[in-house]
Amino acid sequence: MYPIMLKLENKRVLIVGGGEVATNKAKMLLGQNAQIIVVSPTVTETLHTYSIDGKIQWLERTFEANDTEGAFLVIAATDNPEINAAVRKSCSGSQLVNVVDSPADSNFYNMAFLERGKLKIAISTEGASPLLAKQIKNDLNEFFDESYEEYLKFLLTAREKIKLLVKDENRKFILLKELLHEKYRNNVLERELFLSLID
Ligand SMILES: C[C@@]1(CC(=O)O)C2=NC(=C\c3[nH]c(c(CCC(=O)O)c3CC(=O)O)Cc3[nH]c(c(CC(=O)O)c3CCC(=O)O)/C=C3\N/C(=C\2)[C@@H](CCC(=O)O)[C@]3(C)CC(=O)O)/[C@H]1CCC(=O)O
Ligand SMILES: NC(=O)c1ccc[n+]([C@@H]2O[C@H](COP(=O)([O-])OP(=O)(O)OC[C@H]3O[C@@H](n4cnc5c(N)ncnc54)[C@H](O)[C@@H]3O)[C@@H](O)[C@H]2O)c1
Repeated sequence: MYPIMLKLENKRVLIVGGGEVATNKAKMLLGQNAQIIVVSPTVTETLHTYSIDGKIQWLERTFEANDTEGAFLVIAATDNPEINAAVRKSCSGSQLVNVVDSPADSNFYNMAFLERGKLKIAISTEGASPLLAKQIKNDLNEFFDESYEEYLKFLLTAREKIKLLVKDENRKFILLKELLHEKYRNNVLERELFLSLID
């Protein structure tokens, strides 16, 4: 399987089912500025709160076959394998579909991931052990501390400046590599000095 990053902004994301698994999937999708729609006769307290806060749209009813129309990404997350299969069947071949009780019917898997601003680290075991993926995420969580968020902002600014101002390819590469030195992650003054010296 091939890992990619998806831009979900303004895309319609449909979650069918409103239980624990649907809630976990919705949590992972919040913050992507997607239009999240949950179709389910019942939802957890968390999903209910999300819907009151406008973070998701809750359609309080059972699944209907045309619900998947226009959805960029679909998650079939009911506790009923037949309904989940019906959700899968109603999708066209070009929609992204995840069936929570049937990896074989899914054309993508969700990954455990951690975020430090623009740094994303996603882990997959391709269904061999979701718990191992979770454990590795928790281990990495400690290694990649909060400092990475600001560091990545600096890296982006510095790289943009280098691309714009440094014409010599060799020097460009040396500067981009220099940015990986630990002092730039830990020390704001070093960052400012670096930026001021690019010309
Ligand atoms: C990473 C994560 C993201 C997320 O939730 O989106 C995720 N599962 C997580 C947790 C988790 N899932 C399960 C347990 C209980 C322990 C266990 O069963 O092992 C726990 C542990 C817990 O909840 O703590 C049960 C389970 N999971 C799947 C099935 C169906 C099956 O195997 O047939 C069943 C059995 C249902 C049953 O038997 O009833 C299937 C999938 N789960 C995946 C992703 C995909 C493969 C990921 C990979 O291998 O890397 C895949 C293939 C498809 C998908 O769902 O996208 C998230 C960790 C989030 C985090 O903390 O970061
Ligand atoms: N992929 C994963 O990560 C993962 C992890 C754990 C469990 N699972 C599987 O996920 C499934 C769901 O687990 P859960 O704990 O969320 O179940 P749950 O019982 O908490 O929730 C089921 C939800 O589905 C809704 N539902 C039922 N029929 C529906 C219909 N016709 N239309 C719309 N919604 C409907 C219910 O109202 C309820 O909100 C189980 O089959 C379980 O085996 C998957």
